[in-house]
Amino acid sequence: MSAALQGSLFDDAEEMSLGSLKNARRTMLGRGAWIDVLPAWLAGASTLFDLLVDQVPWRAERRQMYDRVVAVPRLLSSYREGDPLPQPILAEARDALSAHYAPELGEPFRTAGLCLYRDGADSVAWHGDTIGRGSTEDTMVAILSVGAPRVLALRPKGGGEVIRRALGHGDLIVMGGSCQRTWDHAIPKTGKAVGPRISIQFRPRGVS
Ligand SMILES: O=C(O)CCC(=O)C(=O)O
Ligand SMILES: [Fe+2]
Repeated sequence: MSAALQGSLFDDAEEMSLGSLKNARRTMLGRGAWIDVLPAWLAGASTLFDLLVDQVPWRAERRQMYDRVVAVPRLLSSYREGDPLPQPILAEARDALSAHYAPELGEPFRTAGLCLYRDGADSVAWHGDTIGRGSTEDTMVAILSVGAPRVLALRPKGGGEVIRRALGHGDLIVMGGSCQRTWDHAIPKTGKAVGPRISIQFRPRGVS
């Protein structure tokens, strides 16, 4: 891209900045689980969305389902501990979350998982992030969303009332306490015409 064109693109781009995490509102879910929600934590979310769509090495995954191999219905990119994040504002976000939640979490957020939901047919099924320590210990998973709003649904493991939060355009949700082992979460498919959404999940070491 020419420097002139790049310059003009960034002149139009809304500047990115993070608000105060003190404004996050906690909801107790029961069974020792909670969520904190902070709408529009990131200003300039569409700028971040545009940069990430272009710059992140998105990968399509396939997985075995019964006797077939099927495409995972979203694109992914993972950043391990120490990997440089694709945009400096994401390191800022991770560090602000680490500082704010340190008294409760007792350790920093270290990894980042990025998901791109291209349209309403992309989704993630009901699950808890229980591959690591989340299956046995209280922990936190913090998710920053940019792009079109999509519903994050939560329900107690084994069934119960479903809680829904629409997340997009710079919104933050933090799932904490026992949430990963006592509740499941999902991004359900939708038949509505929705644009793409990117979610950025920050997790502590050993949680996935
Ligand atoms: O896209 C989201 O906000 C949720 C993603 C998620 O639950 C996961 O990747 O474990
Ligand atoms: Fe998850």
